[in-house]
Amino acid sequence: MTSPDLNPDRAPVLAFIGGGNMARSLIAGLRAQGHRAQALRVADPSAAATAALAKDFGVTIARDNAEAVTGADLVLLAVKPQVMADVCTGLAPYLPTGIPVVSIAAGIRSGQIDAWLGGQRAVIRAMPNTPALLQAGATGLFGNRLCTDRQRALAQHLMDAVGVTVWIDDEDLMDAVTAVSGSGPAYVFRLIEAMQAAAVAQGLPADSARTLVLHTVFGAARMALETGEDATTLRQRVTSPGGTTAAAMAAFDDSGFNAGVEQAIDAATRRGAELSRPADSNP
Ligand SMILES: NC(=O)C1=CN([C@@H]2O[C@H](COP(=O)(O)OP(=O)(O)OC[C@H]3O[C@@H](n4cnc5c(N)ncnc54)[C@H](O)[C@@H]3O)[C@@H](O)[C@H]2O)C=CC1
Ligand SMILES: O=C(O)[C@@H]1CCC=N1
Repeated sequence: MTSPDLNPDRAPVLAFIGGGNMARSLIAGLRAQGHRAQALRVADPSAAATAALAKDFGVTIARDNAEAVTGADLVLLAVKPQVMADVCTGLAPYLPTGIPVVSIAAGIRSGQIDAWLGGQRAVIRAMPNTPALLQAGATGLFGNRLCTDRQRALAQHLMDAVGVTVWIDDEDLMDAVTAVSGSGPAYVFRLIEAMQAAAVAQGLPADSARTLVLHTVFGAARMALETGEDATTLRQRVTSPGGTTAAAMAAFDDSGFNAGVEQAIDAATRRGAELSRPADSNP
């Protein structure tokens, strides 16, 4: 990947269209990595959202979307899929060609964004996740054929600031990325909720259950990452023949655990594809 050739004296100006949950996570990560607040602009019709971002991160608040993109080096579309068409058509007259546009919206195709913006646009789809807030995110990236190496490198540089990045060659697979890592933190939180509830049901105090569960999930993820061993080997090492873990694994099998995970990821992938169809994009 070509270096984005960034001028160290001038951080690239990033315009965030939409300042909700995901924009906040990205801004927090970028600020923690030393990205200058003056080079971060946000436009959002919610005064409460922009006031909180200005207070917490010192970012510049634009009066509207058009003002946010004026003079920006990169535009990051962080609005819901359902409003993306209106947002892009409204921005089109104000956006010079040659400015890369990064969309983090689930489902919406690069070709749709390009068309809504008037055509011939360098569009990059990025699918981050909320741990970006702690620079522990995981982002899948896809660039359309109009993206230059430099524009790809700039987008990667930004997302690298908030976690790991993976480029995807086939845009069709971005719905699977969304279903695995974009939505994925929710699956892990759901597991945490279920383990805590089960621990309390067994009689453990809630605060002890929380500590034990959170550190178990954290420790297991660290082991999988840092030992380089595959999850199956690590799981087998915990599972003594005839022991407690084996009993739990048999109960997971009986309850259809793997099939449930597969169905959940399949449902999320299919929902991503639906979100690109306007008639189906309502909640
Ligand atoms: N929440 C998550 O974990 C992830 C979300 N995403 C994607 O990020 C996008 C944003 O999601 P969230 O931040 O969760 O939603 P959110 O609802 O928290 O934020 C969306 C923001 O857009 C603003 N907005 C609405 N209309 C606007 C307009 N015309 N111009 C400018 N801003 C406008 C809203 O006021 C709101 O603050 C979605 O497309 C979603 O698919 C992607 C990865 C993970
Ligand atoms: O639930 C959603 O649609 C968004 C995309 C990935 C995570 N949140």
